[in-house]
Amino acid sequence: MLRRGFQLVKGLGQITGQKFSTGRNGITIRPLLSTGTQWDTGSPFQTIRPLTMSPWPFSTQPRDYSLPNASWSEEMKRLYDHYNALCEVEVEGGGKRKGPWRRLPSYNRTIKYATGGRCLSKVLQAKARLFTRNIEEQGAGFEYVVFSNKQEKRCVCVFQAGHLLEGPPGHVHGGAIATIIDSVTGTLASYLSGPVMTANLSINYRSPIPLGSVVLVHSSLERTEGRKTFVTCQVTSADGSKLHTEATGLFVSINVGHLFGA
Ligand SMILES: CCCCCCCC(=O)SCCNC(=O)CCNC(=O)[C@H](O)C(C)(C)COP(=O)(O)OP(=O)(O)OC[C@H]1O[C@@H](n2cnc3c(N)ncnc32)[C@H](O)[C@@H]1OP(=O)(O)O
Repeated sequence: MLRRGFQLVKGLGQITGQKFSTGRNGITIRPLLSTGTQWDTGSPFQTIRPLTMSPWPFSTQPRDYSLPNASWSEEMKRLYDHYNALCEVEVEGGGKRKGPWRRLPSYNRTIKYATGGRCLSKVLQAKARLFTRNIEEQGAGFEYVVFSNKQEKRCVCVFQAGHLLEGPPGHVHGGAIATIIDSVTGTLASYLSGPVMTANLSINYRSPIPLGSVVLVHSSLERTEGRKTFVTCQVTSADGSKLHTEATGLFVSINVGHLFGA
């Protein structure tokens, strides 16, 4: 088993294509692409599928956290419905086709790990959870959903900040704002460029965000240069009238083996 675990890591380090492969035993892991994960190693705009794994001991379909829940305010639901409606457009003569926008699913792990296999679990840390998805109480932390527009190379996140994200009294902590910005810009960068890591994030806080309010986090591709993907970001009030935060991000493409010391 130990050997298998290391074989998997070696396989991860050698990724150049669409999936992780462990080689001999034929097990494959597809990295998830979502607002809680994002590493799809294929072309930027290919179809995003949930993790597929086979056979045992890998676990099954994970929960998608970007779907509405009881904690979402009316504003949050309204904005969700607005962007969700743009994911499909009516066609002449009835029926619908895919629109310019798509909702990105979001899970609580970057890679859904093996439930069996002590060594593999050690490598991928069984208890690890995505920072933005690790508060179980609905509405207490980061409630968000990201929609991407492939033609325009941008995305928008509808973000409702819960009471556990307090910084200044009644307002959102700057680190929580940085976190959602990193997540949204990172999601866009990886959507466009495959596996990346944040190399630089530069943030200007313009006006405080009230706790419990719903804001929009817009992110657009600025340019790419070799392995570098530059993105911009603005956090605005839901109606767009108030600018809360501005940021720029630099993401550098990596071989996933980078994370495993390969
Ligand atoms: C939903 C979830 C979404 C979450 C998204 C969250 C993403 C994250 O938070 S990632 C975690 C935070 N980031 C990290 O821990 C990254 C730590 N840093 C690293 O691992 C490495 O420095 C890494 C990968 C960024 C770059 O290292 P490496 O692959 O060796 O590239 P390196 O050769 O140094 O640089 C490549 C290019 O980027 C440039 N570059 C690298 N870092 C910077 C920087 N900080 N500022 C400006 N330029 C930089 C280099 O100058 C070089 O440019 P050029 O190609 O023109 O010469």
